[in-house]
Amino acid sequence: MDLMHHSSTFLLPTIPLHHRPSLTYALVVLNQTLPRFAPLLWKHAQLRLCADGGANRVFDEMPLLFPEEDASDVRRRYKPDVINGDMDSIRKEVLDFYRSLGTKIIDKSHDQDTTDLHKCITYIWDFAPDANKSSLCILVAGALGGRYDHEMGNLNVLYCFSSLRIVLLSDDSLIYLLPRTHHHEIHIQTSVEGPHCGLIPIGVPSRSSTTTGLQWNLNNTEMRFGGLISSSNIVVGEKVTVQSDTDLLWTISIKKL
Ligand SMILES: Nc1ncnc2c1ncn2[C@@H]1O[C@H](COP(=O)(O)OP(=O)(O)OP(=O)(O)O)[C@@H](O)[C@H]1O
Ligand SMILES: Cc1ncc(C[n+]2csc(CCO)c2C)c(N)n1
Repeated sequence: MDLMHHSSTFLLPTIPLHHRPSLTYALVVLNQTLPRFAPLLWKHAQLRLCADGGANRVFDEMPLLFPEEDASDVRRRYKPDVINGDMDSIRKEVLDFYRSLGTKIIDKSHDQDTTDLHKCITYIWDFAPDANKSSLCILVAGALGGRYDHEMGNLNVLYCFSSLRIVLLSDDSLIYLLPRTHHHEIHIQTSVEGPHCGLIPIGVPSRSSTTTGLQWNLNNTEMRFGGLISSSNIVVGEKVTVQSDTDLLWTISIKKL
């Protein structure tokens, strides 16, 4: 089985030149308080989208992260490439402002069956050239905490696009899917993440999961809701390996400054 490498280098000020794998990032901003490292994610991303009301957050909160600068200068610097969603949360002044700067506006108000995040991921998937899809990584800011139905909808997107690298982020933690189709090697960026972590068998039980690099490793162990799930685990080194018969969610804490 092929090995998949993971590393949260997008949380570092500069991405090491020869790190593996070398990825192209897209950023999706959701309608929740911007994480304090939003400007860093913005810098690393080649494509920046706002999901509907996420545009209000960029408009209102980016200037607060640069209190010494003029708000309209900050807003012009952090101009989304695309705003996509059902447009029931974005304020008119925000829509007009970004439209006048040339942001592409995609009104999907006819679709009330998929979330605004789902619409954004579909857009990125459809527009990424096939050759780039395997090196694409979508960072989602503001995906955790807040309303629980939204949070579950955000997790569901990981399963809807399980062949795509998608990282859900909040100020406190990040989550991504480890597909069962691969063995996984997770390189821990100890300056910015850890040590608290979890491996969660959402969806279906795992009959057998095996890990290295954790304080409480799994050894051909069964995990399921109603039985054991690996919450409150701790990474002990700079490398964690995971193999499982089912898709698992990997989550790790993000360090405060
Ligand atoms: N409280 C929250 N917690 C987690 N994610 C959120 C939250 N609020 C919004 N989001 C995410 O941001 C996206 C855009 O939010 P927005 O408020 O525009 O959605 P919405 O479709 O108007 O939501 P709803 O009508 O259900 O309140 C959502 O699709 C969701 O992914
Ligand atoms: C079974 C079912 N439950 C909820 C919704 C509602 N819904 C899901 S996504 C979405 C768009 C939010 O921007 C809305 C309104 C539905 N359509 N079908």
